[in-house]
This record gives sequence, C-alpha cells and structure tokens, in this order.
Amino acid sequence: MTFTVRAPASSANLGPGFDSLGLSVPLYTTVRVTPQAVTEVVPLGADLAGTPADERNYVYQAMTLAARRAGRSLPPARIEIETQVPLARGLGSSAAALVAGIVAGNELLGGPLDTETVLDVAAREEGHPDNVAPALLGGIVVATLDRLGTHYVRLTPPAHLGVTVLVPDFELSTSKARAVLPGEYSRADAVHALSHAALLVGALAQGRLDLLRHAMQDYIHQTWRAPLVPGLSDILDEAWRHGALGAALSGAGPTVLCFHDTRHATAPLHAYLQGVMARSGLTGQVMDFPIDEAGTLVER
Ligand SMILES: Nc1ncnc2c1ncn2[C@@H]1O[C@H](COP(=O)(O)OP(=O)(O)OP(=O)(O)O)[C@@H](O)[C@H]1O
Ligand SMILES: N[C@@H](CCO)C(=O)O
Repeated sequence: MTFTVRAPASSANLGPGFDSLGLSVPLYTTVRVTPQAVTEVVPLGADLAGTPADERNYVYQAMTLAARRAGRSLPPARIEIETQVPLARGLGSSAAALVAGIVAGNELLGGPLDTETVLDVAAREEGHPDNVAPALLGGIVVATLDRLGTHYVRLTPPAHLGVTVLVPDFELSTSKARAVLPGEYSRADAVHALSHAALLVGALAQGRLDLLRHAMQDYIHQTWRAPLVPGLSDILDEAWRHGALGAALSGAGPTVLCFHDTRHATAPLHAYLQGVMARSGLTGQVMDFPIDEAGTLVER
C-alpha cells in the first residue's frame, strides 16, 4: 500500500537561538513510498537533479536510520522524492529530507518508533535540533540535545505573526557557513547570547511582538556570517524601519527572515528588501508565509 510523507521547511536560529530555536515554513519535501520487490530511489524535478538516484540518496539514508534505531532491516520499496524547499539556502532542506526519510522508514516498518524517538534520531544525525524539531512538530520549537535525549518545548505561534523571507539565488552550504564561526567566545558574548535567546523565547511565548527586534540581536553567528551574505548587515540594522518586527539570518543562510504583523501590508518591507538586493548585486525572491503548524504528516 502506497503512503506519502510530507515534511516542511524550517528557519533555524531566529537570531540568538543558535542550534536550538526554529520555526516551520510551509514549503514541503514529499516522499512517496510503494513497497515492491526491489528498492528504487527516484528524485523528481529539476531541484533534485543533482541528488543520487540510488541508495546513497539522503532520504534513503534517513530511512535506514529509522530501521537501525528499530533494530530491523528496511523492506524494499519504490521511493519517489519531490521538494519545494530550495536546497542549501538556509530553509532546512536537509532537515526536511532527513525527517521525511526517518518518518517514511518508520512507517514502512509499521511504526515501531514514537515521535520522541524519531526526533532524537533526526537531531543526532543533524547534530542539532533547531531545524528537525520544527520540521517534525510544526510551529516554533526550542530544543536541546544531550546524552539522555532531545528535550523540547513546542510553542504555538503568537497571533498575527507572519514570516517574510528573502531567498537569494545562490547556495551557501551549512558546512561552509559553520566553518567561519570562531571556536571560542568571550563571557560578554555568552551572556549577550543567552539573555537574548531567553528573552526571545519569552517574547514568542507571550506574544510580545514589540520585543522581537530587541531580542533577536545576535553576535554568535550572524556577525561572522555577514561577509558571506551581501546585504545581511543592512537588513539586520534597518528592516524594522520598513515594517519588520525583527530580522535574522535564516539557518546558515543565505536566506534572511523577517517577522511581520499579518494585520499590516508587507509591501513596504518587500520594496525595502528588493532595494537591498539591487544595491547588493543580488537576485532572489521575497515571499510571505504563515508559520506551518502541522509539521510532518503521513497520508495513506
Ligand atoms: N530532498 C532531498 N533529497 C536529497 N538530498 C537533499 C534533499 N534536500 C536536501 N538535500 C541535501 O542537503 C544539502 C543541503 O543541506 P544544507 O545543510 O547545506 O542546507 P539546508 O539544509 O538547505 O540549509 P540550512 O541547514 O542552513 O537551513 C543539499 O545540497 C543536498 O545534498
Ligand atoms: N543552527 C544551524 C542551522 C543550519 O543547519 C546553523 O546555523 O549552522
């Protein structure tokens, strides 16, 4: 019996919540599984043309992670993969592929893993839970990973909170964007980061949209990554003047995320972001989204 798994994109960090905070964005990676006598892996669409059409594919590898955690072997199947999530742009394409694959593998095995275990397998594979947790659970999730498990709180998005993303037309791999980060930080930077991350989670939990732009300040990763993303510094400093409630580098970039109030038109923010792109010599897309609340879904 064929089944389909749909996992959403995500935006990690939200400024100071490095490796620990993220939200779910309604662009989807879809994995369609049909049990059959031999395994076939079929990436569909131009965006996945560069990904392996065999068992080396990241989605298939993720399916085997579910089997390994369950202590079973994966039955053969035809696995078709499609995505709306732009690759290597800071919108969690690898997390969507990973979560969709683990959930698909679990489903193919008859569901031996519960949601907490699926999340833990995904977070351990990615190394941090900030994309995989919202991809699996939807909404806004704050999470941490330790030797005992992946611990999280899922927040229902505050009323009137919408997302505007600027997605540049160039790729930036997470590994490259992590390589520019320092190995150590001063106590002042640590205190700045934890106080802002804590304030941000409190502001999101209480719907304090007025606090977002203050709480989203970050020196842990954005400062170091700014040279890789033309226009980022300007947007972080100025987007609030054009209607953004706060701004951050999305994941490892190069996408930039702004929060907006859904009661107000976003045309001035779009015009500003298009202007930054033009001044920075970039092309790309500016799009508005609600925050996805469903997370990963299985349909039979
Ligand atoms: N649907 C998919 N099928 C196979 N491989 C995929 C799929 N989606 C993503 N990938 C792999 O993940 C890589 C992108 O991962 P990377 O961590 O660099 O960026 P990202 O996840 O899009 O962004 P970020 O982690 O910053 O949010 C792609 O180059 C590809 O190798
Ligand atoms: N927290 C991660 C997200 C991208 O995987 C980073 O910023 O490197």
